Amino acid sequence: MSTLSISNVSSDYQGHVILHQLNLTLQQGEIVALLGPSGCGKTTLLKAIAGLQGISQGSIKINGQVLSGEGVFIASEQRGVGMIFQDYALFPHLTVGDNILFGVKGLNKLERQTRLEDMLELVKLTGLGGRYPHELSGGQQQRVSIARALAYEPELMLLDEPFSNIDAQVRHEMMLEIRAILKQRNVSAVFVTHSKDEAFVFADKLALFEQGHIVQHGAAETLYANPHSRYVADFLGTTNYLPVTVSSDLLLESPLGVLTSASLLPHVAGTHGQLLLRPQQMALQADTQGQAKIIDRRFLGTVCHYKVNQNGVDLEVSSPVMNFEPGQRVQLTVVGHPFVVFNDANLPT
Ligand SMILES: Nc1ncnc2c1ncn2[C@@H]1O[C@H](COP(=O)(O)OP(=O)(O)OP(=O)(O)O)[C@@H](O)[C@H]1O
Repeated sequence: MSTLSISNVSSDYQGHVILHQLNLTLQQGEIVALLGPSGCGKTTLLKAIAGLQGISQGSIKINGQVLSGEGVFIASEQRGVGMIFQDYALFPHLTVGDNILFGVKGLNKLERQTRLEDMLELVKLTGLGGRYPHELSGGQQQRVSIARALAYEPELMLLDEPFSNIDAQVRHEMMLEIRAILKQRNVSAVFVTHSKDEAFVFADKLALFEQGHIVQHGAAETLYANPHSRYVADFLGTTNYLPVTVSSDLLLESPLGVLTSASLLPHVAGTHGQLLLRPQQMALQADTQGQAKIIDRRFLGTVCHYKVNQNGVDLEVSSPVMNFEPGQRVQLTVVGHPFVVFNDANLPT
């Protein structure tokens, strides 16, 4: 049985529909990122799961129990859901220990003490239970909020942009730490972010939003390699599009010549479309007779990104070769991979 099941969920503010018939399921221990630009409805869905926002259609269930919908609305505090917010939301006048145990009910003194010590150890704050929030760093405060959310053993953890206030240098490490804690406890989680990089690091699955719709969801690798639309492709990384005509099951005609896909194309011969090419799906070789020309160069540490022109088409290409100079002739090849071609007929005009 899935931990979280969102079926056909719509939600509105004063009759203005924000979420449109969303479907999403989450297995025990899975982490999903709700990903999308500002204002697309991610937080509204998180609030609906938490019971802080009503729904107008569909249902939300945890472990098969209806929380919202079908005539039922379970109060937020009875949902078995832990929440971690961007601003930590710790009580400043309570110690770390009291913050962590705030929502824990039904344990005797000894059990509470044991629970607290377990939590402090889990989030690597052993010995700091007597401190106040202002005596901790931002990262430590965020760990207290995680410990507090985990202390009452939620079925599901909801995280609303929890890393956006954390220094970029420690953010990555912190994301991995929190992910490890959730995985260790086998707690399912829903994580809101507008950053694909955070989503890739933290989540197992992505649900990509566009104006209140989930336009595609699944494993991050699947969305990256097989996006259903240019919106999804563009959101998940740098893209190039090459105008092509499908000439057979495997072959395309393009300004770079005939290209061969590593898997069968679903388009009929004669279809005009746009071939998606990521910067790393092309390779460059020094060649004074090459048809491509380096236009610009950007150093990115482990690779260089080059703007390259061939037959009037500009392409962004990633290369481990660092020393191509603007103006230099090179040979550009498309690295073998299963092609993704967006049909021109389906593109927005
Ligand atoms: N209380 C409210 N009353 C009316 N409209 C609201 C309310 N809260 C949010 N909205 C609207 O609902 C839409 C979705 O907002 P939501 O906060 O879910 O977006 P989001 O994807 O989480 O954005 P962000 O990344 O900026 O937090 C927006 O158009 C927003 O203006």
